[in-house]
Amino acid sequence: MIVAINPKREEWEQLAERPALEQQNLQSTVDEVFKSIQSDGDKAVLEFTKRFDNATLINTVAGEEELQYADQLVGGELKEAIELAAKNIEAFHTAQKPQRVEVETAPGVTCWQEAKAIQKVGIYIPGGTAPLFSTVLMLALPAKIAGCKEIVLCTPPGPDGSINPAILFAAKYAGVKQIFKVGGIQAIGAMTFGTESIPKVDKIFGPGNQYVTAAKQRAAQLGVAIDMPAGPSELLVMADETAVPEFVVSDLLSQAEHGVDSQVICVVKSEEQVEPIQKELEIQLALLPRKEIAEKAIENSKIICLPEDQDCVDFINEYAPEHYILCVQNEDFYLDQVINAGSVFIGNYTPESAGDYASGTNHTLPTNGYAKSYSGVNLDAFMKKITFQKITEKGILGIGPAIEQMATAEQLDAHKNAVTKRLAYLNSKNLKS
Ligand SMILES: NC(=O)c1ccc[n+]([C@@H]2O[C@H](COP(=O)([O-])OP(=O)(O)OC[C@H]3O[C@@H](n4cnc5c(N)ncnc54)[C@H](O)[C@@H]3O)[C@@H](O)[C@H]2O)c1
Ligand SMILES: N[C@H](CO)Cc1c[nH]c[nH+]1
Ligand SMILES: [Zn+2]
Repeated sequence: MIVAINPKREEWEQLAERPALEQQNLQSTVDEVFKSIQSDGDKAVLEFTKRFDNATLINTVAGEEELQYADQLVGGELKEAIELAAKNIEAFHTAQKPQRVEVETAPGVTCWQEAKAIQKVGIYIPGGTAPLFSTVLMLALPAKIAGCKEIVLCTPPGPDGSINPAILFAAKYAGVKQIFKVGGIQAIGAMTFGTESIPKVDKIFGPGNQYVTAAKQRAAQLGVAIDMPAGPSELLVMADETAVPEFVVSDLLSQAEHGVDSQVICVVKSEEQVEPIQKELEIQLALLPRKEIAEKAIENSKIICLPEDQDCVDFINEYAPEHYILCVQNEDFYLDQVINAGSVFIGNYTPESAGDYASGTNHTLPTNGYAKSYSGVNLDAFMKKITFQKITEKGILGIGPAIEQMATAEQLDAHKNAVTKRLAYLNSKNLKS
């Protein structure tokens, strides 16, 4: 890990940089895949599945037989764990159901707002280096609670053409009916344009590597909504002397093991904290099965020592971490000033992986600094809000003259006429009676 002791503010921007793939290659690959899928549909999807996932498929549909087989392969304890996690995720997301808002803004003018589910949603479940079946729960359960009619799930197949059974089990548990063995850019392209077998959707959700994230951003340019750029996982731990180095390091490694392009940052208050963390890192890293991946991610990672609390807070808001673990004595000082973060975990006993799996919050979160402007996935993301209004005779007599004035000032006579004609009709009717 790079160590920066009391860096100057001018150095912060560089310290907050994330590792990135070379953009030109990334964009040209997205271009190529999208173009082919738009013109050749399933045929192109199968070709790219061969090229990028090394899987030769006849079609991408995961059928009922595979779902049943998966059910037998998943052990009882894992099923129970999935059910526990699902209950907590359901509880937290159900509580987010929006209320209808209704206001009589002026006498006879009633306005209200109702939330309606987005009808067709696509959920991307990462599966390149680890089968993230927890993501199925994080996306399909809120989609169901919101009332989305169609849920299309895409996830990459292994070289033998199969999907991890836990992904299939979680999908069945969450009530997903359309499951496709397609990953990466080709999955996002297929849900953007639609193919003979994979439906086009209104909005695409889900995290993924830099290929998936770049493809989602292209989909957004083509008119399909996306949840947010949720790319390589990252974590910032703010630790003072009260934080247990063993726990801190276990959290850092939990996100470092996601991918070589993940990044973890540890902000400490004193130089004395650095060595115990480095030592503990060596010990824990050596024991990890995904050591090679985590080691690469650790090369992109940093320990930053900032003795002043206000500097720590300002740096963290500048970095805008996807996950932010706060383990300090003066926790309220830090909490009051959280502005940019995807999800915050507080205290020695709140590991980040609780949010990844089972506490109930959503783990699909903005990365790469996008926490400055995007929320993580929540129930709202699966809905859109429609406004309604009903104006009575009294209502239009009341606000009509203001509308006429404003329309005249904007030089839009047809707008004015739509009011003037009604006011004239009502005034003559009222004169007669
Ligand atoms: N931000 C979040 O909320 C969040 C949540 C979970 C996971 N993640 C991140 O998701 C990512 C999962 O990545 P993953 O790779 O394991 O799975 P993935 O499913 O995102 O990507 C795998 C796909 O990438 C494509 N691909 C790989 N190399 C390619 C290349 N050279 N050219 C074109 N396409 C290529 C393949 O089609 C493959 O199917 C990790 O980076 C993890 O950190 C983020
Ligand atoms: N930490 C990931 C979000 O960045 C989510 C995840 C799924 N499984 C394990 N972790
Ligand atoms: Zn994780």
